[in-house]
Amino acid sequence: MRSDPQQTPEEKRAQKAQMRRAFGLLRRAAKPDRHHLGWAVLWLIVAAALEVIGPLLGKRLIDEHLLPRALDWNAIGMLLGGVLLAGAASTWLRYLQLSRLAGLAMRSVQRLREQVYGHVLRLPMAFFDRAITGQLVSRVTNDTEAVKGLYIQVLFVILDSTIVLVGTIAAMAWLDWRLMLIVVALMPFVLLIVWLYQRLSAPAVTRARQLRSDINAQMAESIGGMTVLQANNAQARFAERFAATNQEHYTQRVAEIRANAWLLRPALDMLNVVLLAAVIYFFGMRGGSNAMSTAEVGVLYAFINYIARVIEPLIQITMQFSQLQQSVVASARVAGLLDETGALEHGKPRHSAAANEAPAGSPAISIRHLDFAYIDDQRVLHDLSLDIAQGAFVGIVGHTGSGKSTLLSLLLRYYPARHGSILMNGVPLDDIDIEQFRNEVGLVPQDPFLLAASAYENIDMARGLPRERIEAAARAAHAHDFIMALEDGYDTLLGEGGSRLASGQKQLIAIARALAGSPRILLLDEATSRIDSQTEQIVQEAMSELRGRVTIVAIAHRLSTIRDADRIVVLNHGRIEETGSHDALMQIEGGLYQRLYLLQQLAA
Ligand SMILES: Nc1ncnc2c1ncn2[C@@H]1O[C@H](COP(=O)(O)OP(=O)(O)OP(=O)(O)O)[C@@H](O)[C@H]1O
Repeated sequence: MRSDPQQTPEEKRAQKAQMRRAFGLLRRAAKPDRHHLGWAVLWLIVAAALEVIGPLLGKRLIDEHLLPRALDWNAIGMLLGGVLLAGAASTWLRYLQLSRLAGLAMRSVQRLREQVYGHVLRLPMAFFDRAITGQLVSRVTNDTEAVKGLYIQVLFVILDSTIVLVGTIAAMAWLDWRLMLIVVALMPFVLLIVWLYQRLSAPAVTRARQLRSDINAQMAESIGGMTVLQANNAQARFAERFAATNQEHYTQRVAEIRANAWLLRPALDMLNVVLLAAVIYFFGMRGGSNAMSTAEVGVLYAFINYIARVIEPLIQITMQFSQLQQSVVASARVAGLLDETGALEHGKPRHSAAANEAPAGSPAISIRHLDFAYIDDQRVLHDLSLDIAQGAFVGIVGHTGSGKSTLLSLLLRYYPARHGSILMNGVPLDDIDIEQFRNEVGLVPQDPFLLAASAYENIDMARGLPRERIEAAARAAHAHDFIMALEDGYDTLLGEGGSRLASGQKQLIAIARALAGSPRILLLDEATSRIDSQTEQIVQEAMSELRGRVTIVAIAHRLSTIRDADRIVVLNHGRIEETGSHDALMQIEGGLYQRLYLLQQLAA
């Protein structure tokens, strides 16, 4: 890997750490295929040896048969056959080993991708607050693909080329070590030429790569915002912008290819010629004015053959370095993501207590002196204490930013509480097995988030629930009738994001999804904010049917939704300002709830 002399010690340390991370990742992902690597190296050495043997046999043919005119056809046939056989066997062996290594690389990347995706699925919600979706997707797809590049470069090119290079130099040294030294002395020029080429082409290569991701980003943005784009008649302007980016990408690619055509190839060919000339000149000098000794013609033949075998692997190795650098960076990014922890909620519960082993008569939810901040020193919830009885229906209201969704996130264990505690059926949340917890708590989010799948799959959410349970949940959510009216009933595909359905219907599917898990606690996050009054009525009916059986905590902007709640909690700047039934809260003259309610009445 290239190291820049202007790098500070910290940068050098960071680069080394990056290398360690990248190669650690490579080693771990390839572990199950370790034995393949050992065999591949062994067979590549055999292949390199066979490749080196060819010119040696050629040398014998010249020295022992052609020059002395000792035309022993049997021996000549054997030697020629040997040359052919060695060449064919070497090519075949290398091909087999390279496909073995390709298989290893592909399987490792497949494992890695699954590992990364699985890891992302288990990361805590706090991670996703910082994460950028596009970058995460790129980590799972592009970066793991770049890791494959690392395997291919390290395993294929560098390993294979190094073995061929070492074998060829050894054969040269065996034939004539002084001549070998001349070839080796000229080798650094190959490195110099490739280094110069990379320096010259690097800006174009980097820019082309940036432009390629711009092209992807523009495409994704346009498709995502197609409705807005077409409504504003912006197609022509977007097409122009895209064409400009595309044109620049083309220009940069051409610049890169030009650097290759004008500098790299001619300079390397020139060096090849210089090497040949140097070897021939040395022969001439050594022989003095006498004719070349017969034994040396064979050596010359073998050397000429070997020169190409030295130059090509050297070019290959050097050319890989910039690519290698990028792959190392990508691999280190993947390794960094895999090191991302903090998934404490997914760790083993401290006591593995089950929520249903709770002390009898304890509240469904008990919040004690709860404090929370997303960012240090910016507290969002202050000393919150609240008991919610089994089977109660509790509404949470408050101004925007008062902390309603945050409270719900803590109840859902998306974030750990900073201070204080939350107990479910008398058991602290951290002590409840996470899977069991998720089974017992259902969520209806503000955005129903539908998959591009059937109605059945959307309610089931990969839990493998029986059909009857799915239908019962849909009935309870008042979604059954409209699902049955779709052309394939529960098997109807709902389109991306449930585009086939109206907002209210999507919300009813989300309610059915939550109910299908038969939760003991149901959390609703403004589940009625995007639906019409008629659907809201349906949701309310569904909720009232659940009353007493399921503990319901509902955040609501539209106060009519929670008017009938057993208790309404009014949050203000992260504190409980008021609590009581609708009627009781309306009695508080100038109270926050009363003001909110009257304001909504006026607006209606
Ligand atoms: N992921 C986050 N990272 C940092 N701060 C956040 C995050 N989510 C919310 N906040 C902040 O926490 C405070 C409470 O937000 P929260 O979403 O809980 O309010 P809310 O009462 O649900 O508001 P709304 O009714 O508008 O949804 C706000 O000041 C908000 O800026």
